[in-house]
Amino acid sequence: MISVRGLTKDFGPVRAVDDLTFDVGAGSVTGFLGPNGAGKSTTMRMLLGLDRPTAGTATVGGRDYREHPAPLREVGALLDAGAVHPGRTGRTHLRIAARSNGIPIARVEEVVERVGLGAASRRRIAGYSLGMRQRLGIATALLGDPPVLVFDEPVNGLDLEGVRWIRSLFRECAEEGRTVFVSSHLMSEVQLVADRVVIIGRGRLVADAEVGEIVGSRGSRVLVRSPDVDRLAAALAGEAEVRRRGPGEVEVVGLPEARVGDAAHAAGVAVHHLATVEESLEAAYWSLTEDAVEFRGGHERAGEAS
Ligand SMILES: Nc1ncnc2c1ncn2[C@@H]1O[C@H](COP(=O)(O)OP(=O)(O)OP(=O)(O)O)[C@@H](O)[C@H]1O
Repeated sequence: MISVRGLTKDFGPVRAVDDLTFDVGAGSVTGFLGPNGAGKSTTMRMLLGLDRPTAGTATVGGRDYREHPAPLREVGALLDAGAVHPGRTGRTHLRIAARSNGIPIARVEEVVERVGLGAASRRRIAGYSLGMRQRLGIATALLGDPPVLVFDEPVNGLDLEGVRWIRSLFRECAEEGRTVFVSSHLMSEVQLVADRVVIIGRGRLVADAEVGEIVGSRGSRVLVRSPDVDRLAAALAGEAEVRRRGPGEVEVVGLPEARVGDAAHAAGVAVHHLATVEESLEAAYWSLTEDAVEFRGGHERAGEAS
C-alpha cells in the first residue's frame, strides 16, 4: 500500500506539491490525475526516493522506498521510459536489473512474454519505438513480481492495441491483489481503467474517491426534449431543479429518468427525447476544480486534517 502524508515539495519559490495526504490501496487501479504541471511526477519521484520531500512522507508498505533492501521486489515503477542504456538489448537491460535485485534470471523470459516484447527483446534499445520502450519499462517494473506498481503516464506513445493491452494488464495486476497507481492527464483514459482516482491541481488535493462517486457527485441529470417544456417544468416544480438548455430542451436535476417520464405522462406533456446524461470524469473534474472544494468519498480517515 502507498501512503502519502502532508507531502510537500518546493523547487526554490515554486511549490510543486502542497501538503498532499492520501492512500492508495491494494487490489485496485488508482488513477492519479491532474493537468500538466500539477505535481504528479514530483509526487511519484518522492514516492520512489528520487526527490526528497520538503515536508511530509511518502511510503510504500510502511517504509521509505530507500529503506527497502531489494526495491524491485517491493515497487515496480515506470517513470521515464527513455531512461535506459540505448546500446543494450532489452533482454540485457532486464538481466542486469534482475541480477542487481537478486531476482532469478529465468524471470526475464516470463516478463518479456507478459509484455509482448518477444523477438524485439534481442534487439538494441536504440532501435525501439516509444511504445516498445514503454513495454520494456513495464517489463522492468514487473520483474521483481512486486505488490506495488507505479506508472507515470504509461499510455504515452502506445498505439491503440498497446493502450488496450495496458488497460487489461492494469486490471490483471489489480485482480492479482497488487496496488496499481497510474498517473495521467487524460481523464477519459483513466475513467476506462481506474476504480479510484486521486486528483490534484496546483500541487493540492482536489479529490480522492471512487470514480463512480466523483462522476455521480453532481447528482443524476435527465435531458428532456419536449414541445411543451414550460408545462413540464411546472409539473416538476418543487420536486426537481429544471434547467433550460435551449428551445424545447431542459435538464432535470435530482430525479431518475423514470420519475421524469411519469411526471410528463401524468401532466399530459408530449416527450420526444428523455435520457439520463452520462457524466464524464472530465466534466466532473472541471466542476470540482471550478468549485475549488475538496471532495472526498468513501474512505474518510478519522482525525485527519483536510
Ligand atoms: N526539478 C525541478 N526544478 C524546478 N521546478 C520543477 C522541477 N520539477 C518540477 N518542477 C515544477 O514543479 C511543478 C510540478 O511539475 P510536475 O512535473 O511534477 O507536474 P506533472 O503533474 O507531472 O505534470 P506533467 O503532466 O506535465 O508531467 C511544475 O511547475 C514544474 O515546473
